[in-house]
Amino acid sequence: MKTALSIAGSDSCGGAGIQADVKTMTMNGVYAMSAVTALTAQNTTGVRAVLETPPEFLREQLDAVFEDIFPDAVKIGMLPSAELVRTIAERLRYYQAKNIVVDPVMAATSGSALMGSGTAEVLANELFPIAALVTPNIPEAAVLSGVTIREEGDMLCAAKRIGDAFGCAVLLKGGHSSGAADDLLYADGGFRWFRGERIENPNTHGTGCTLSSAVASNLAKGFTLDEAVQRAKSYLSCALAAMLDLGKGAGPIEHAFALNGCFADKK
Ligand SMILES: Nc1ncnc2c1ncn2[C@@H]1O[C@H](COP(=O)(O)OP(=O)(O)OP(=O)(O)O)[C@@H](O)[C@H]1O
Ligand SMILES: Cc1ncc(COP(=O)(O)O)c(N)n1
Repeated sequence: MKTALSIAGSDSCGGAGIQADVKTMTMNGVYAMSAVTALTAQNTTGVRAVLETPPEFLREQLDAVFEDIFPDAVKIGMLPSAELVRTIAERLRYYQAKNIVVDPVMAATSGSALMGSGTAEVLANELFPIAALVTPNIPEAAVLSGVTIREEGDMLCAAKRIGDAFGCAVLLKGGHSSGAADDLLYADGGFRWFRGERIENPNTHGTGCTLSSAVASNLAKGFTLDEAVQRAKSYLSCALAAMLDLGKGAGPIEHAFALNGCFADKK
């Protein structure tokens, strides 16, 4: 069985972070492992508290995983501090980790900040160059590229700037645009759009985490980057279209939609 590692924060309400990643990897047919960067006390309405993992303990988690079950892909999510970024970059280089997907999480859907100030620059410099793919949303891409993003042309410009500056492929996600949910891939000097109809569902907590860990899962299984992105987008769209409705704020999506009719059938 192929394996994947999520290096991310824990989301106590289960819709984003480590919890979303483990569910997504499992549903995409790979064995999921985790290294926790922070604990969050969070629900669908907001983040109440964050407890950062000490860098030396994150390092212990990474060593424990890599020395035993070497992951076929690595997904990186919430990184609250520059010190944790440096710890991860050093360990991933040391182990020559492959198929690294970096989701540069800056804030939760609820608006709360999940990254300390100054960390974005270190993240880009240390982790983007070793990534197979970086997956910013529109506000994150604007910060990373300095481009104000209002239309498709701006997305092309921002993705190219990030990809050329850090030597990585970029998937600029269009979930925060006003029109369709179209994502743009910039890789090997070329562009490709992954078009998606906007699904009228206000419950989008964890969509970014889900997409990036689905890409990582499909890279672990040996699909090309284009195939992995297409398959991840299809999985995400189905999970969103299943219209799960939990919580008082922007709720989580239905990661296990495909299990209906199996052990998960309703009484
Ligand atoms: N309403 C929607 N209908 C269809 N696809 C969507 C919708 N909202 C987001 N997506 C898709 O979800 C994925 C994540 O995109 P988004 O831009 O929302 O990322 P994000 O901001 O990192 O996620 P999050 O909203 O969880 O923080 C993309 O593939 C995007 O196109
Ligand atoms: C631990 C953790 N990691 C990432 C996110 C971002 O996910 P979203 O933007 O979908 O809320 C989150 N809310 N919590």
